[in-house]
Amino acid sequence: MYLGTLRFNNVNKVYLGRVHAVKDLSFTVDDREFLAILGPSGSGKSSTLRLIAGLERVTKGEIYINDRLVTDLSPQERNIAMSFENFGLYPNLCVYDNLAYPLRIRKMSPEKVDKRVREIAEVLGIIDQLNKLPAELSSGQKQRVSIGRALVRRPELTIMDEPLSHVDSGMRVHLRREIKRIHRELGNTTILVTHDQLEAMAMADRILVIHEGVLQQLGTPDELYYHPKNEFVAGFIGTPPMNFLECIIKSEDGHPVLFVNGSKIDVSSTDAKLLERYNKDRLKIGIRPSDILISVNPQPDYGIEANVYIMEPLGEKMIITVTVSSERLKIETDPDVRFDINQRVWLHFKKERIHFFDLDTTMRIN
Ligand SMILES: Nc1ncnc2c1ncn2[C@@H]1O[C@H](COP(=O)(O)OP(=O)(O)OP(=O)(O)O)[C@@H](O)[C@H]1O
Repeated sequence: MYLGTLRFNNVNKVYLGRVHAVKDLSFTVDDREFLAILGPSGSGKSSTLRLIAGLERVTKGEIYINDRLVTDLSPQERNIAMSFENFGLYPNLCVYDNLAYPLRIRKMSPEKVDKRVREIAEVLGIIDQLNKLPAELSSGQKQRVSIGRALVRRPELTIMDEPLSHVDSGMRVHLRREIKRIHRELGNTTILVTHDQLEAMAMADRILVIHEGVLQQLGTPDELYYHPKNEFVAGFIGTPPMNFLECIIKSEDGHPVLFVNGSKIDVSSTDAKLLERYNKDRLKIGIRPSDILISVNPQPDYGIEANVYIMEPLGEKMIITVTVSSERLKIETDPDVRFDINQRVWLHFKKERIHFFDLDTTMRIN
């Protein structure tokens, strides 16, 4: 029913001859895939999406949709559907006519229009709403009509720019699931732009992380979370964010040992081999808040001394900020854990969960 692949080949976008918003971007989106483009504000996400849609001209490079070169084609010549966060419905047309509109302007026969509209309304669960005006719908229903209108003409690609950014948080979680379910049901290749890593993680098959116009990593949510390629991705994916600490590598009995502020960090045997191959005497380690264990007593393996700075009970979990010398670290624990402010505690970093980054390049050390 739907078929769509996308390929970017060294695509660049320069605005006004000086703002290099997208730099040598190359990636492929597979048929039926759900890709999220994720990055902070100003990273080039919307520019990338607008290049796909043909709303911006490519400065250099090529874009292919289903192996057809579309770099210089107008938006109308690319079979792409866009869904916007403000729904973009016609307020004076009923749901049926809103859904039928894109087909009627393509001069499709009334019988075929009727068949298509009812099919998509059935899939989206809005078959009972066809006679209503948009104002009579909940925002969830409006979103579904908006998606339905984008998909009714069976586009090669569906693209969405921050579709949920102005929806309240409860509805957002609901709509995330809806969009994901619709994608599963229809199999329409979908590209979603978001600055919200939770949204990207929850919805997408793969995530493309972009920063300052440069692709940082393209991978599954798990790949990004467990094997971030660089410090930027490591710090951007996960809440609270990963902790980073600068370490010194010393040699003990001919073996490399890591120290942070005088405390020794135990590493796994695999990582010990990695450090043996590494020829610098400093690096940065990354450790996620959920990968740090905390104890009130010094005990073997709990080698890092810290002071409790603040406790944040978040209902289902507790976030504890501690200081290790001048550094602050966040630790995620069970909600019933309690410490006093300034209490002395000892930390253990889960060995197999420590990430290593080069201080100069910020790249993961493998
Ligand atoms: N039409 C334009 N003219 C000049 N500069 C632009 C234009 N559009 C975007 N930019 C610049 O290009 C860079 C990338 O912008 P873009 O909108 O693609 O980022 P974004 O990741 O989508 O950001 P946001 O999440 O804030 O929308 C920014 O520096 C922005 O100021």
